[in-house]
Amino acid sequence: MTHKIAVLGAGKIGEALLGGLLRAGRQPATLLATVRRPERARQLHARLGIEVVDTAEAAKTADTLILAVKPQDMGALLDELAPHTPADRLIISAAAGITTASVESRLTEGTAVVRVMPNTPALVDEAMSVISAGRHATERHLAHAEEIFGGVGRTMRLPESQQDAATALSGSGPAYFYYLVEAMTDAGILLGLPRDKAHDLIVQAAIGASVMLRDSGEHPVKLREAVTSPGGTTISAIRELEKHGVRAALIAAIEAARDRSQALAGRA
Ligand SMILES: NC(=O)C1=CN([C@@H]2O[C@H](COP(=O)(O)OP(=O)(O)OC[C@H]3O[C@@H](n4cnc5c(N)ncnc54)[C@H](OP(=O)(O)O)[C@@H]3O)[C@@H](O)[C@H]2O)C=CC1
Ligand SMILES: O=C(O)[C@@H]1CCC=N1
Repeated sequence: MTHKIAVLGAGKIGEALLGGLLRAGRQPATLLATVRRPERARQLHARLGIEVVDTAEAAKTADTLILAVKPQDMGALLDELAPHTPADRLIISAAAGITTASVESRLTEGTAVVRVMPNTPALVDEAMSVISAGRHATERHLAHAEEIFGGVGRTMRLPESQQDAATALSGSGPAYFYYLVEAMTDAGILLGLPRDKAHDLIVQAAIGASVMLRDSGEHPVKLREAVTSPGGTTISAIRELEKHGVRAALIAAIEAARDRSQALAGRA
């Protein structure tokens, strides 16, 4: 029988993952979703053509259960799930901050739990999903999680002790780039460019810089030096970034995201 995957709490990240699994060639009949609101169930079914069921049905039918509710909703979901979940299910939690130990403690002893932190570029198959094993997860479980999340981008294994840091860098990471693009587009407007042109210029600069970062094998400092002509325009901008503490602000911001990941799970 084909392996079935259920996404429990198919909101933004859950839908991104389901869409990627379908693009990767999975049949809709091998996927299930659960949601809270009937209107969201209808929307998901219309968009993806997959069956939307209740928690008990998902636990009974699917071999792999991906928990994609907010950390604040995880306790209630595990309460619903626990009585219906056989011990042979693979549980994958994608919630920020929630530890495998806390999920394990709510399910039958011995249940395999894997923690994964994806990001929204899953929508365009450019996600990074950071994967950590719980106490009972074996190599086979990790490989299965890699196969699922590998369908929407890259995967990286890290010890669970580094998941909160990975969440701050990679789970939230796309938002920082969108924020920078917004701010730089505003700068273009200040300089008199139409918004759409400013947006295009910055987005293409971001794409070009990203591809060079990924493919050139050069350190970012080297790449920046190549843009920064002596006595030129770039160094004037860099001086302002340094003056305004942008590097320190980014470090503090990402540290705050790490702390929030821990706090969401009651660990701070
Ligand atoms: N967004 C992102 O970039 C990323 C998010 N994550 C993690 O993914 C999780 C979800 O985030 P996100 O997708 O942004 O949030 P959303 O609010 O978009 O999705 C959560 C979904 O869970 C549903 N839900 C809540 N409780 C239940 C339940 N008991 N049974 C079934 N469905 C339920 C909600 O329903 P309703 O809409 O009716 O409230 C909602 O559709 C979080 O834990 C987050 O940390 C991880 C990586 C990246
Ligand atoms: O903001 C959040 O809490 C989630 C987790 C990582 C990205 N979004």
